[in-house]
Amino acid sequence: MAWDMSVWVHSLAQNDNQIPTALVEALMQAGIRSRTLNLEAPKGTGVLFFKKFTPQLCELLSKVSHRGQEQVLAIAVSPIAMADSHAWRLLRAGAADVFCWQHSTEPLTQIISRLRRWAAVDQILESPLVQKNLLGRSLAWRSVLRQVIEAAHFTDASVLLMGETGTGKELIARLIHTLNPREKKKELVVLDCGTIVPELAGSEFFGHERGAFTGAISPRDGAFALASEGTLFLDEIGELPLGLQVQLLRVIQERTYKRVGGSSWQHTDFRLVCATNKDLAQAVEQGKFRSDLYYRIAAWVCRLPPLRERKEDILPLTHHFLNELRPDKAPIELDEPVRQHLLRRNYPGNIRELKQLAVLLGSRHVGPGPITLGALPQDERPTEESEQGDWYDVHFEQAIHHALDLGVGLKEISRIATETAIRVALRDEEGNLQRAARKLCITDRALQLRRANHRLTPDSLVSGQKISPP
Ligand SMILES: Nc1ncnc2c1ncn2[C@@H]1O[C@H](COP(=O)(O)OP(=O)(O)OP(=O)(O)O)[C@@H](O)[C@H]1O
Repeated sequence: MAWDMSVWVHSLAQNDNQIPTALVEALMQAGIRSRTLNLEAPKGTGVLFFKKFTPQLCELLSKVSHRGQEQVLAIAVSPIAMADSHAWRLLRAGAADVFCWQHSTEPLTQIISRLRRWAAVDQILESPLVQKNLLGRSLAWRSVLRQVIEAAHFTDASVLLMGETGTGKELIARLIHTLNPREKKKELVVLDCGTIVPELAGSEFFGHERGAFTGAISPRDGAFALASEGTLFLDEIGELPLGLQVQLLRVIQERTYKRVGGSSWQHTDFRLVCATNKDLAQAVEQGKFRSDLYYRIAAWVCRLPPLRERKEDILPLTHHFLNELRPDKAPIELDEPVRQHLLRRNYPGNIRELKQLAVLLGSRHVGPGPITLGALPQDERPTEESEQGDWYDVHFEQAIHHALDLGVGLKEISRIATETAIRVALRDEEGNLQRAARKLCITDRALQLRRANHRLTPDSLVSGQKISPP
């Protein structure tokens, strides 16, 4: 593979360098460069050897893997087997994989195969196909792209894309089709389950024979036939009525179907990609979505992050959309207040909404110089009251609602909001107290005191916190 691969190797077992040295040699023989880990600014894929599980190991893993967004292999070199619970904690802290050196028959080959697969995925990730169409350098986005690439290119499994509206599910479905290595691949067929007219659903999926119903003047292929040897993308799968879910399940299992009005079995063979902005697992619990179908379509589940979880992509995406409008002209810049506004505002419609706003800004902007606040439409401009709270969004309100329903009082809500803000700031600043304090607009000392009181660490999970009613 013409891919310059480099990984860091770090060992916490300082007095015992035999195994890391053996790995470095094996990597060299495999054509993989190794380097030492830069603890101040860790970056890229790596292998971390450790002797014993400790909470500090979790903190280190969280840091060097950027909370699981860089690929880090954690390998125990102790003769004592690692407890399952510890292995799970290491995975939760960000390890991409965990195993014991002693328990593996061929540890070096095992490590090198993993690193090779990860490098092959990263090679596709950095290719123009991905970089030109699916913009975003944030770790959250890159991590989801890696999952998608692995599922698309190295398996033929059905993929379920979950994500809010406008997060790029259709774009990803197209990428999965393009990356599918099937030979003689045919079309990508898109069917929006949310807009299918119930009376025509059978024909849309299965096709029909001539005279099958009034208006069926000639035979017609349905989605299953058109997608054969290609990809079937079922958008808004959560909207599929229960009756159609049964029929779809049959086709997915048997790969055969009959046209409406037909009597012979037709064979089909497609790769299935489904998308939804609903919580399908919850729909299964509520009996609104068949569990057998869910497990068939969700062999790989990829959750696309909303824009609020990848804020660092907002400005690059805006520039991309602005410049897409005028490819032959000099790039348009954004004035600082406009940049700040774009970073602070909410995007319930995610990237689609950002794209529309960028197009509007581009079309309202005249003359040379950067885009200034005047280009923002009237309803974008914050009022005096809203200015303080323009970070506020519907999820925050829902969480408060939930707490109040549970009988949690204002004091407890305020305490948790404060602790959450501190944890998030510490996590975002990778445990750097000064930077986190600056972000929180408090002194370093005040942050130290609060941290000591609440024993807060950057990787104690914010979302895992339970609110206890009084
Ligand atoms: N990473 C990205 N880079 C560039 N453009 C993007 C990216 N993600 C999404 N877009 C653009 O945002 C818009 C919405 O994307 P898409 O239709 O794929 O979202 P979706 O999740 O399928 O939305 P919905 O659930 O509403 O159907 C499209 O114009 C798409 O080109």
